[in-house]
Amino acid sequence: MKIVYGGDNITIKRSVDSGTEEQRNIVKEIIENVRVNGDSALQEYTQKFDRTEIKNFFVTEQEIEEAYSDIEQDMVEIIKEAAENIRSYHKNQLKSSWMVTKENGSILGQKVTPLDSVGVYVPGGTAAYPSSVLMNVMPAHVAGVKRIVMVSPPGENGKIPSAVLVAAHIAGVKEIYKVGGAQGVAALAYGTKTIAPVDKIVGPGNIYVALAKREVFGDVDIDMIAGPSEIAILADDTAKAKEVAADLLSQAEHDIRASAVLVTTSENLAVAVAKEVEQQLSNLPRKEIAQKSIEDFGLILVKETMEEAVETINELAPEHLEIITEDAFERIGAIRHAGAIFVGRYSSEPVGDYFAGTNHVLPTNGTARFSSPLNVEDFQKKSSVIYYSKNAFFENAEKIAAFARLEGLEAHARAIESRYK
Ligand SMILES: NC(=O)c1ccc[n+]([C@@H]2O[C@H](COP(=O)([O-])OP(=O)(O)OC[C@H]3O[C@@H](n4cnc5c(N)ncnc54)[C@H](O)[C@@H]3O)[C@@H](O)[C@H]2O)c1
Ligand SMILES: N[C@H](CO)Cc1c[nH]c[nH+]1
Ligand SMILES: [Zn+2]
Repeated sequence: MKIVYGGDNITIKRSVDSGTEEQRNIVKEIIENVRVNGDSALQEYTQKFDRTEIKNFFVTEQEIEEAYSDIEQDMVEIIKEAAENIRSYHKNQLKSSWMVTKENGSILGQKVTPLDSVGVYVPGGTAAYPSSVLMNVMPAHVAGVKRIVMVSPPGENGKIPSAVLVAAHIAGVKEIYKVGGAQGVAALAYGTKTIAPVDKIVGPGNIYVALAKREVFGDVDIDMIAGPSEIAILADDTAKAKEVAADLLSQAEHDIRASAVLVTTSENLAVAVAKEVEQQLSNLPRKEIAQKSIEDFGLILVKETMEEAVETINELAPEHLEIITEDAFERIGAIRHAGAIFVGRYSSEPVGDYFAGTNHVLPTNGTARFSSPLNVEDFQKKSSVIYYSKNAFFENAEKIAAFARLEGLEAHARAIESRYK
């Protein structure tokens, strides 16, 4: 792993998820074909990309039962416990409607309404992500969304992986379809004979999924375009090299474009972590992916002071930040940009990926500068409520009419004046 000393204004090589022109064209063609030909287009693409023939996309109860028989009971219990942790954490985010009565009798408020329907994309091309099912579905439930639809690509055996189906059942999803990629996103956005359209599409996926979400945005809402995973670790010489290296690799194994960065004030730690990463890489099952990610997007930055190190973290605005320093809690205040902040030695990143209850769908590619983890508010919308009493109206009518005329909008002014002129 490359060690850089000082490294002022270092920028991490990241590619923006806008795909190639060819990929963008393919996605546009897929969406158009699904809009025109519905289910038969879904069948065509599932045959082509997932190499399986699907006659009925809907996942039946019998398929769910079969999935349970594939999964150890202990694992079912672990998934249930994780789901409960996620529910319990997200309940704290629930916003309710409010109204305020002013002295002049006007009442102003905000009505919070859950979205009617949400589509959850669960990736399935190269790995199964039951944890992502929970992370996307549980906040939607907490928000009160009535119709939650899940889509995920089938494997060559024509099935969605059992662990994903079990997680979906535990999370209470009633509508699951065996379709993925851009065609799955198009079906959710525009509907087919089998799949009724939804209002919002959430969930991570590969470049085809990301481009399709970008393409349908506006006709439906989307959560975000999640890029490859990122981890940054802020550490001093109290951190253990073996643990820091293991945590860096935990995200590197996701994707060849995942990034893993250590920012430290300790030269000894930097050298030891570089060695550890090499050693630990040698026997990782997903070695090829992790190695490429470390080679292209891995970095160890040695800084003179902790303040400089913190500033570098803020420039990176990482998806995940671990703080492993003597005074970890005291450092939180200076962190302005990070999707999730893991504090102290025992808050290893996978604690959040699977179990703590916080959401693992987080802003990537520096977007933590302006956006937040997936949360309950992503599944709610707000309407303003305005009641003007007679008193309030007459107190302000002339001011409102004058403001309207300032904008040259005579009809607005007259609407107000029609009450008294
Ligand atoms: N940020 C998060 O929280 C999070 C969580 C889990 C996974 N992920 C990421 O999601 C991604 C999942 O990607 P994946 O590929 O494994 O699964 P995926 O389900 O996103 O994509 C598979 C689908 O892509 C489509 N596809 C494949 N090749 C195509 C081509 N040449 N043309 C058109 N369509 C094509 C197919 O329809 C296929 O079903 C990974 O990058 C992973 O790191 C992110
Ligand atoms: N770390 C990923 C988000 O960047 C989420 C995930 C799913 N499974 C394991 N990890
Ligand atoms: Zn992860």
